[in-house]
Amino acid sequence: MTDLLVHCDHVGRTYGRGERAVVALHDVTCAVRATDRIALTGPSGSGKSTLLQLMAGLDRSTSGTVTWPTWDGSPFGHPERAGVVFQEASLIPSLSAAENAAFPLLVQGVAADEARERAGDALDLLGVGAVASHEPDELSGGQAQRVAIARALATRPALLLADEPTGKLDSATGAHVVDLLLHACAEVGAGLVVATHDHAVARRMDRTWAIHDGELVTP
Ligand SMILES: Nc1ncnc2c1ncn2[C@@H]1O[C@H](COP(=O)(O)OP(=O)(O)OP(=O)(O)O)[C@@H](O)[C@H]1O
Repeated sequence: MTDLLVHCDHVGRTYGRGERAVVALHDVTCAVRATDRIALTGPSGSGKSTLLQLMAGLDRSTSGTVTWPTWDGSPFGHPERAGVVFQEASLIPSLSAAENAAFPLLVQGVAADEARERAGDALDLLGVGAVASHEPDELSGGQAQRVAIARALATRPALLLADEPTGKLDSATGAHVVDLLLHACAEVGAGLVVATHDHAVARRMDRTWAIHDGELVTP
């Protein structure tokens, strides 16, 4: 199907070998489409981050296959295809919000003027255009996370993968960030998968995948 962004087919991921081997994912089959808004829930250590990293192309499965049918092979070499947001905003401290948001574009080779414009648009979309010149230590936690989301969306990814994006925020700020995340993904036409422990966040998505001991219970 043309709108299939990523397909995991009987995917497993084992860390380490022998007696120290940890089976983080086992026989996971699932697919994400451009219109999907998926919550990935499960206890700590159940494999949520591992699955997101495989979907992002940041890690490779040890069994089964992860494919990106509408892309040319995989997200490797196609950084605009998958954007990732983590629990920590992880902004570069010496750069302003605008420079942080533009940074991946510059790495991709986008011209400075265009990078600045696209970063500015993304910051506006996330409601943090007014703090574009601020450095990370001048931002609140919610603002910093919105800048991190803007940085991911400035690359115009087809798929946004967010790992506990509200984990460090109070519930009101977290709810606001989720509102903006959903709005921004709709605006740029990106699919969304959010790993979360927060039921309030999960309820905002269209459906939930529960993962337990590395197995997807409800794909
Ligand atoms: N680099 C690694 N080396 C060894 N084991 C790892 C590594 N990364 C994760 N694991 C293990 O794989 C399992 C799944 O971890 P993962 O981080 O995917 O879980 P999670 O559901 O995202 O947890 P949390 O909610 O706490 O972030 C855990 O047992 C973890 O200890």
